Amino acid sequence: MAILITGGAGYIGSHTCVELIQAGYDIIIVDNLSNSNRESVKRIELISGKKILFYQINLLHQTDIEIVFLENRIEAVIHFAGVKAVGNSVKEPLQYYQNNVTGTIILCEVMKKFNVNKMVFSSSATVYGIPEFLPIRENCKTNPTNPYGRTKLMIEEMLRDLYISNNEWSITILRYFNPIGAHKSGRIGEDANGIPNNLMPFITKVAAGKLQTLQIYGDCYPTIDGTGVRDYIHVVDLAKGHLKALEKTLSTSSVETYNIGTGEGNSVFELITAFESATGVRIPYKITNPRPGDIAISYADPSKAKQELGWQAEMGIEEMCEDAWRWQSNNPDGYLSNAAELISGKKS
Ligand SMILES: NC(=O)c1ccc[n+]([C@@H]2O[C@H](COP(=O)([O-])OP(=O)(O)OC[C@H]3O[C@@H](n4cnc5c(N)ncnc54)[C@H](O)[C@@H]3O)[C@@H](O)[C@H]2O)c1
Ligand SMILES: O=c1ccn([C@@H]2O[C@H](COP(=O)(O)OP(=O)(O)O[C@H]3O[C@H](CO)[C@@H](O)[C@H](O)[C@H]3O)[C@@H](O)[C@H]2O)c(=O)[nH]1
Repeated sequence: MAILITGGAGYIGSHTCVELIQAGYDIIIVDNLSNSNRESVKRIELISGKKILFYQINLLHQTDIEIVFLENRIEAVIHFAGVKAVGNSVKEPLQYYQNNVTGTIILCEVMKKFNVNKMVFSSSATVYGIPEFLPIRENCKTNPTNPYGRTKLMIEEMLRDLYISNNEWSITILRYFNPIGAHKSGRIGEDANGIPNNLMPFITKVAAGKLQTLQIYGDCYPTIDGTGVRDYIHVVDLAKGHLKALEKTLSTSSVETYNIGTGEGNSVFELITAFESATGVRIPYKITNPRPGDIAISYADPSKAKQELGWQAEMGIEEMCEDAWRWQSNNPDGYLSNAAELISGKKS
């Protein structure tokens, strides 16, 4: 029996695949490579020493998804596939609803048809919008402020309804805070297309000299130093959270929601300082206007995941910075960098 990973070629999916293989699971990846590269699957194989069954398929194509279920014995699905750029979701809402919501409906239809009823779903802290209280607990009011966040909330509600309709489903919804960092090998990491929207990939590109100056979006928030505060979590800690969530999903029938964060908030300045001290590279920056739609502070109360999943984050922001920088330095052009050399083992 295998675990199907949708979006497994992407940033969080690829790190989770490595952890799953190392824990002894057989995995199958489905990804349409709309925001990833086939090379990332080769790198997962390189790190884990295992050949991976990979299908380049769009979740929106139901008959193609059915073939995957026909050809394999699937025990559970970890569902990462989706589009995720907040700003773009405001410009192209239909693409977001179509890809994320319709894609998930199709996936669930196929799972139902093949009697597979166990799923771990990638949700986001963005479902909370402006937090009702801090640290954010799972019972905090949800009020997403952009179409991307609304797609995540709609999917969460759909999954809860699915469980109500048939209690044999087992669904674990993980609300990620801000994943950064990369695998220690420096072989997989976040491969942002073009100019990154998110803070850490922007910092690493500035450090690498590919972008000149980091723009800090506002320094007048009611925070420790005026810049935005987020709960940054190492992507490998996040990946390990999926292992724990999967164990629970396989052994129970329920629908549960968990925050996956460290419980610590760090400002933009604190992240820059941590990066500079971990890497010795200086990050030139300038303060600009706040980014529309940004909130001042977001950090998790992750105690429910600790109590019920037996999971907690272990790595701090300096380690996250070190690992993000190793990935960027080894792969200046992401997955397009020196692929052949890395695969032949000439470089690590
Ligand atoms: N990175 C974050 O900050 C963050 C935070 C909270 C939640 N999430 C969620 O976690 C999941 C994974 O995020 P990520 O950062 O790894 O993103 P990513 O873009 O790196 O990975 C998503 C993968 O899904 C694939 N995909 C998209 N639409 C598809 C479709 N219709 N059919 C098949 N494959 C498709 C993409 O090609 C990509 O490889 C997403 O659902 C995202 O919304 C991410
Ligand atoms: O170039 C930049 C980019 C970001 N920031 C600031 O850095 C912080 C973090 O921003 P970012 O990395 O873009 O993360 P978020 O805006 O918190 O959003 C991310 O984290 C959410 C919660 O997990 C996800 O839902 C979103 O998809 C994901 O983009 C915020 O205060 C931003 O204002 C800057 O100052 N300059």
